[in-house]
Amino acid sequence: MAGLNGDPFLRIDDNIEKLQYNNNSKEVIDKEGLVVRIGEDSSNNKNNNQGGEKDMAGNSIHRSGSRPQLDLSKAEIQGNSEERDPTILLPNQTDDISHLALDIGGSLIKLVYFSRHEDQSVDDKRKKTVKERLGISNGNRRNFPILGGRLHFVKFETSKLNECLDFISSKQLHRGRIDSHHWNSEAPANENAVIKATGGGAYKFADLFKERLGVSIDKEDEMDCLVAGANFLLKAIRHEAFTHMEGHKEFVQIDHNDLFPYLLVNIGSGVSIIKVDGDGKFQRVSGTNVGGGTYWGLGRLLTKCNSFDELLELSQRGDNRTIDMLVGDIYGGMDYSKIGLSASTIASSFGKAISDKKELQDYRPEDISLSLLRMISYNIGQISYLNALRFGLKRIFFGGFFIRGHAYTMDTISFAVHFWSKGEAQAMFLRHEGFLGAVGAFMSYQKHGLDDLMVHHLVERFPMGAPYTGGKIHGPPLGDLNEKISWMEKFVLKGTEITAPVPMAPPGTTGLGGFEVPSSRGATLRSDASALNVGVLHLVPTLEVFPLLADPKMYEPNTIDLSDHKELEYWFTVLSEHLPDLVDKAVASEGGTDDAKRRGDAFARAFSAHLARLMEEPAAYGKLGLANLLELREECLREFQFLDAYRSIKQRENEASLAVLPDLLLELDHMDEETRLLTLIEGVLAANIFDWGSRACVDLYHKGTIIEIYRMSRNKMQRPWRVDDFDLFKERMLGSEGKKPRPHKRALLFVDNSGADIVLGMLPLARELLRCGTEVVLVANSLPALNDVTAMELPDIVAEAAKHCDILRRAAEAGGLLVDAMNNNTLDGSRGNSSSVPLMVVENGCGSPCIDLRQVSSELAAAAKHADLVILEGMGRALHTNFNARFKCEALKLAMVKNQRLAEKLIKGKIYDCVCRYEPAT
Ligand SMILES: CC(C)(COP(=O)(O)O)[C@@H](O)C(=O)NCCC(=O)O
Ligand SMILES: [Mn+2]
Repeated sequence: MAGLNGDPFLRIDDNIEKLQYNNNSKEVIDKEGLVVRIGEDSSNNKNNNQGGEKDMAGNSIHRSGSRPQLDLSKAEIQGNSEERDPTILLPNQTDDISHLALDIGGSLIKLVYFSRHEDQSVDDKRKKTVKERLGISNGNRRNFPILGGRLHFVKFETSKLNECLDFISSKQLHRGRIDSHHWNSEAPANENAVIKATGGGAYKFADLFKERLGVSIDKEDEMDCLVAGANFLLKAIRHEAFTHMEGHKEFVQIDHNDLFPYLLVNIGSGVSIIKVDGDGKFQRVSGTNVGGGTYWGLGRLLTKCNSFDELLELSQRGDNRTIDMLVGDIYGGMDYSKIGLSASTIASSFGKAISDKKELQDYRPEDISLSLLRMISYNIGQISYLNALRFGLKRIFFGGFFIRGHAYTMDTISFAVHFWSKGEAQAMFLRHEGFLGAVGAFMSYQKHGLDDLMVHHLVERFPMGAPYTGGKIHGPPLGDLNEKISWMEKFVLKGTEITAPVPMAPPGTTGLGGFEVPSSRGATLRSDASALNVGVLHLVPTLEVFPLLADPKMYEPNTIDLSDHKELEYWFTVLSEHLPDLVDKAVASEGGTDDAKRRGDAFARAFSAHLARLMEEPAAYGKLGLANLLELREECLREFQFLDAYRSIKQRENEASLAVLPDLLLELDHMDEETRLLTLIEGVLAANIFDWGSRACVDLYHKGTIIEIYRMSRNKMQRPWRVDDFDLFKERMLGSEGKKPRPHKRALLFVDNSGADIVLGMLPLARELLRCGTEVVLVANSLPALNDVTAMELPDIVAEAAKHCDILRRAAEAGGLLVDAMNNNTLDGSRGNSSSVPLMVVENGCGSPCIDLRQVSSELAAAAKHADLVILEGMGRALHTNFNARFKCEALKLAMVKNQRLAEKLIKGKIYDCVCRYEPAT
C-alpha cells in the first residue's frame, strides 16, 4: 500500500512501559480522552455505588468482598403498609444479598448460597437506539423469572460446625431472601428469618442455629432434595454428568427433554436407590445397608485409619489378591471360562482370610482397604444394575459422599454395572454429586425461578476463591482480594505444591484381580478431587443460544480438543511462557504500583495453579477446550482486578490506525469493485496480525512500526491463501455474467482486535457492505480480553472514523452510534440521513478472545434474527472456536494463523498463512 504514508508513529514496543506506568495519572488519561469519556458516560448508571470504583464499561468494581450493606435510599413499602411484614422495595440496593440452603450430613455440611449482583448493563442512549432498532423492549428484563446472580458451593466438615456458622454470619447469608421481583428486607432483629436445610443435622443442630444466628431451620425432606438437586443439575449444567471407565472420564450430554426416567443411587452411610420419573416424581425402589458407612466403619476397625479419606488413600496402594479369593485360587490359576470368569475375578471377597493362618495384623491395611472398597463398590454396582433391569432403565446416576470424585471407586462401580449388564447399562457420576441435597434444599424456596433456567443461562467459573492444599475439604472461599493475595503469599512461603501430590499406585498391584481388571491410571487416583471440581455458577438470564447456529445440539465451539494430552501440554507451555509478559502489561495498566505488582504476582500464581491442576486432571472443570483456557486467563485477570491490561496499547494502535484511515479510504474509492473487494479482504487478513496474544506477533512488534508491519503484512497477501474461497464470496457479492445479486439484508461482523484490525480491516469492509445497502452490526466483546476491541470502545472509534467518511457517518447516525459526537463535524456539514442503512454495535456477552455461540447476549441474539451474513474474524473467533460451526445463513471466516502448530494442524500450512472460508447457508 504505497499510498499509506509512514507517519511519525512510534515503534510498537517503544515506550509502552513508560506510557502505561503513567496510566495511574488522571492527567494522562484525561489527555488521551477515551477513557474519561467512557467513564463519564457511565455516570448515568443508575446504580449508586458508594465506595466502589467504576471500570471502563461503567461497571462497579468492588474492591473488597466485605459484608453486604443495604442501600435504603428511596426505599418504599409495596402494597399495604398496614401489613405486619410488608414488602419493601430497595431500588438502589446494589450489593450482594444472598440466600442460603444447607445439607447438614454426618461428616460434611454442604452449603449453597446465592449472591445477587447488580444489573451491570449501562443503559446509555446508544444502547437504547440499538435496542429500538433491534426490537428489544427495555422492559424485557421483567420477563426473566429470576435475577442474575451467582450460586456458590461451599463445604465444611460437620465437626467444624462453628467455622460454618462464622462463615454464614460474616457473610450475613442468613439475612437475605429474594422473591422473583423484589428484595424482601429483613427486620433488624431477624426473629422470623428462616433457612432451608436438609440432612440429619437440620434436626440435630436446629437449636444451635437459633442460638448463634437467630434463625429457624425449615427442614426439607432429604429424598425430595436429592432428587430436586439432581434434576436441576442434570438439566441446567452442560458438563454435569460423566462416565468413568478405566481411569477415563467422559462427559455425557444429557438432553433435558429426554432425562426421565433414570435411577439415582445415593451412596451415603447407607444406600438409597430411587427411580426418578420427573420433577417431584420419584419412588425409593430399593436400597442397601451396605454402603459408605460400612466401608468406613469396617475399614476403621480393620485398619485403624483415622479418616475416610485416609482409608481411601490407603486403598490406592493396596493389592486385594492377598485377601480376596480369586477364581484362579480355586481353579489352580486357570480361568473358569465355561461361565465366563477369568482367573482374576474375585470369587469371594475376603475369602482368602478363612484358609490362611494369618491374623489381622498379618495383612497390610492397604490391601484390606482395597478389598473392602471393591467388595462394597461391586455390591452397590450390582444391586443398582438389578434395579435398573427391574424397571427397564438404562441410565444410573451415582452420587453421595462415598464417591467423592474418587477415581477408583467410580471405576469399580462402572465396572460392575458394565459387567453385569453386559454393556447395556451405563453408570454415570455427577460433578456436583456432593451438593445434590443442598441444591435441592435451595430449590425448595418458593418462586426463585431456578426451575426455569436453561443450560445457556449458566456460566460456571473457577475463581481462586478458597485456600486449598489438595484433597482437603476447605473452608470459606476468600471474598476479599487482600485475603486472597495474602493466602497466595503464605502459600508460596510454605513452599507447598499447589496441587497435592497424587498417591501413585505401584505398577501392577492396584486393581489386579477384579471382575476383570479395572485399571485406574495412577494420575487419576485422587481422593476427593471433587472438592476442586465445582466452580461458582453465574446465573445470567440474558444469555441466549445464537439463533443462526444450524444445529445448536451438535455445535461444539472448540476446534482444539485438549483431552489429547500432547495438545494440552503444548498450550500449557504457550500460556505459561506468555505469563511474565502478560503480568508486565497488566501491572503497567494499573500504574505499576506496589499494589498492582502484588496483585500481578498473585494473578500469575493463581493462573499457574489452574494450569497445573488442569494438566493433572484435564476434565477437572468440565470438558476442556482451548477456548476455556483462554477465557480462564481473562477471568483470572479480572479476579485480581486487572480490568483491561492492554488498555493503552489498544488506544495507541487505534490512534495510529485512525490517522491513516483517510488515505486508505481514498485509495479504495479509486478502485474498481472487484479490486476493491479483494483489497478489503486482504486488508482484514493483513491487519489481523496485530494480536498481542500471539508470541510470534509480539516478537515481530519489536522489529517495526505499526505501519511498517501492516505494510509488510499487506505485501505478503498473495493469493491463493491457504484456505481460499474468495472467488465464491466475490461471486455472491458481485455476481457473474453481468447479473447483480441481491445485497445481504443484514451482516453481523464479529470483530477482533483494536487498532489496525478494526480500523483498517473490518471498518472498511463494513463500509463496503453499507455501500451495497446491507445493514451492518458490529459484534464486539462485552469485556476486554487481550487487545480485543470492546463494544464500549467501538462507538468512539466509529465516530472518529466517520469524521472522514460520509457512508460511515450516515450509517452510524442511522444506527444511533453518533449520539452527540457528529453534529458539527461532518465532511459536508449535512445532518443525519435517517434513510441510510444503519451501522450498529452490539456486545456479544463475553470477555474472551474466543466465542461460544451457545451463550451470547440477548442483544446479539435479537440482532441475528434478520441477519443473512455472519462474518467471523480472527484466530480466536474463527479458528480456535467456530472453525467447524455451521450456520443457517451465509458465513465468512477470516483469520491469519499466527501460530505454527495450529497452522500445521488445522490447514496444513505455516505461520502467517491466511484463511478465507466462505460457506453458503445450510
Ligand atoms: C489469543 C489468540 C487466539 C488471539 O488471536 P486473535 O483472535 O486476536 O486473532 C491468539 O493470539 C493465540 O492463539 N495465541 C496463543 C498462541 C501463540 O502465542 O502462538
Ligand atoms: Mn483478538
